[in-house]
Amino acid sequence: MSAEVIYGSELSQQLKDEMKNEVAEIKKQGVTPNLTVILVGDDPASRSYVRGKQKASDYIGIESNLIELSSETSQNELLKLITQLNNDPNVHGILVQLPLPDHINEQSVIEAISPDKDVDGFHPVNIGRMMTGQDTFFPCTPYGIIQMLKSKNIPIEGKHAVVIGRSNIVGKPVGQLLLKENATVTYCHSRTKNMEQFIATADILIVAVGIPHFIDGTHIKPGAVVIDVGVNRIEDGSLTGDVEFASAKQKASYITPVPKGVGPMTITMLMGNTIKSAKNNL
Ligand SMILES: NC(=O)C1=CN([C@@H]2O[C@H](COP(=O)(O)OP(=O)(O)OC[C@H]3O[C@@H](n4cnc5c(N)ncnc54)[C@H](OP(=O)(O)O)[C@@H]3O)[C@@H](O)[C@H]2O)C=CC1
Ligand SMILES: Nc1nc(=O)c2c([nH]1)NC[C@@H]1CN(c3ccc(C(=O)N[C@@H](CCC(=O)O)C(=O)O)cc3)C=[N+]21
Repeated sequence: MSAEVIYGSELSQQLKDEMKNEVAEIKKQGVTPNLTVILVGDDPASRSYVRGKQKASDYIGIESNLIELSSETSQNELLKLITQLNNDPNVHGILVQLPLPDHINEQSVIEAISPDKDVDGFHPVNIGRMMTGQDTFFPCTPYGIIQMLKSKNIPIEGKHAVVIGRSNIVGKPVGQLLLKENATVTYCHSRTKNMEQFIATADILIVAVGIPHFIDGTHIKPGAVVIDVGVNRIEDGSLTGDVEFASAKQKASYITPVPKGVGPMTITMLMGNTIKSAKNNL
């Protein structure tokens, strides 16, 4: 078997075209959706992601503000800036690019952002809303993954979804969204024993670990859907996922590539959340 490849880049393009029309309508009603991104320090990967967000904003017609701060910025200065943006009625989305320098407590920063402007969906209030089935900003990467599955009419209900990785921004919330779609969810992480047994029974396998080619085709269940979240820059400068694509593709029914897979959908869902926030202000 050779899997069908799910290109997040193509689905993103469709969704961005729809969003472009939606933003034009919102503007007619006198509101310009605004996403303000704060970048602390000069990490090249962060800079590249931020560029992607600006490009998508420009395409859709969302106003994007980039606030660049030196890596020496104190936590208090950052918190003060967030308070100002919370109080600015023209700002609909606030995103603080992670990771932050070591002297800044990430959780304090996330919690300082108003839940109404937390378009990343990282604030505990929004995570709580997601877990209790309320309408909220869903975290962008997990939400994008669900959209990719739905775009191919891949059934989720009753399926065994195995999530490898339990970070707050990817692993944990993707498991929650799959649960909401009635999957039976198993989480694996660095302390999991005999992970192969879980991989072998996964109908949907989500890999979010951050290790190049962490999973290959060996234990993948024939016909499984494989979603590769990893974005790893390797020695030759190219990007690669957490899944060894060629061997996994032989076993899977659907598989996502890296690049052009989950990454573009993350950015597109961020745009969607920003539009949702602007609409709350109409
Ligand atoms: N495409 C996109 O839009 C995005 C991609 N990413 C990418 O996804 C990957 C994961 O990101 P993120 O979740 O933030 O990473 P984290 O480093 O926060 O989390 C990694 C997770 O993988 C688990 N893990 C590490 N080693 C092993 C192992 N040997 N066996 C099993 N589990 C292991 C960790 O377990 P434990 O908890 O036990 O330590 C942890 O839960 C990265 O490559 C990142 O670049 C991230 C965000 C968005
Ligand atoms: N507050 C915050 N929110 C985030 O959503 C957030 C973050 N911090 N910190 C870092 C991670 C990582 N992340 C990615 C977004 C897009 C691509 C993406 O578009 N990738 C392209 C390739 C891009 C390239 O060529 O560099 C692709 O996979 O095709 C990847 C990774 C968002 N994150």
